[in-house]
Amino acid sequence: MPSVSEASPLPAHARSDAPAIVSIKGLTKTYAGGFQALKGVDLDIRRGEIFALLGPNGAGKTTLISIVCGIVNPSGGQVLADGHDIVRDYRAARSAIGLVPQELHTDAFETVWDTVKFSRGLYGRAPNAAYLEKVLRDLSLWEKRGEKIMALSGGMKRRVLIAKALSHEPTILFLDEPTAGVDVELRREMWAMVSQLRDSGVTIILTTHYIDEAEEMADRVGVINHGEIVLVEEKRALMRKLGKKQLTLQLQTALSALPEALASDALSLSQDGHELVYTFDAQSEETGIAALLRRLGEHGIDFKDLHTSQSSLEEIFVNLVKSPRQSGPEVRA
Ligand SMILES: Nc1ncnc2c1ncn2[C@@H]1O[C@H](COP(=O)(O)OP(=O)(O)OP(=O)(O)O)[C@@H](O)[C@H]1O
Repeated sequence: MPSVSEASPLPAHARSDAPAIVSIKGLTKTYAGGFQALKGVDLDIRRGEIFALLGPNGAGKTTLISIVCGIVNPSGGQVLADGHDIVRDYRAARSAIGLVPQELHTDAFETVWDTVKFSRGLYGRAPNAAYLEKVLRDLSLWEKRGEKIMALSGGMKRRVLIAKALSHEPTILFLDEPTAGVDVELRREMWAMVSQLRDSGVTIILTTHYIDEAEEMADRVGVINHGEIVLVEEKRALMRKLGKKQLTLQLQTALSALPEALASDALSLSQDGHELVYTFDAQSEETGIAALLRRLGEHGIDFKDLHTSQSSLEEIFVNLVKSPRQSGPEVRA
């Protein structure tokens, strides 16, 4: 699993008190036939952040994105994109949004330049060669501008998708599974590119199946399951949880209660009194384990065995999505 990048702190404008750039309230979607794909989703995306939406197959990620992007009609609720209602003020909302789909289906015979120029035209934007040149240069596509798309490598084609999505100068960019099926090197390139885009002021919302991708890139992580948002949290807070380890001591003799002198938030006694569980920060230099063992000795508490365990984001995720109703504690930022 890649290390978590500490290099790019959340930009000031993406703080929790920043106004939402995408505001989703009570969003529902029932498909023809009666299947309820979204069951009252509330979600605010902060201006300038990278938000990763995680969820198992069929959770509702594509439905949610498609509604915000105006591809699928909502059944109920409200979505504002950069202040514009996506139903009543469709055009303005849509022009604030760029969507990078998973696959490039068309334009194989067109040149990079023509296809990007055409995409801009679709939004009724006046031509702006200087802006498109900047987009292509930023994505290292400028040298390829005269080439036909069919002649490009898979990585370059993905860049063209991003260039098309940026062609009309959107402030919000959706990326649907940006690295599905790409090799490790290209994944890293995509991650770097997305971070650069965020740094240039674009708000990024991406869906992914890859938990390490969310760990690496996202400022915040949301988990959707069975059409409901079950967790929204700062990635760093999740990482802090990840850094927590538990030391479990199996006691020689069961305790009826923890001695008062040992009481602390970090130490708990199992219900049957047979185990002591100590939670500590694995990344900290001073775990407190030596002191704990010393103090247990002072109180005559002996143990016969001990083991440590660590929770990972993957575990948190699997626990959240493993059964329809068992979604664990709801954590919302
Ligand atoms: N047009 C449709 N008509 C009926 N049901 C649909 C339609 N589109 C999607 N669904 C159902 O809605 C649910 C959510 O689908 P959605 O594509 O939003 O999930 P997802 O989280 O994007 O999944 P994946 O990760 O597999 O892409 C699924 O059960 C799917 O079968």
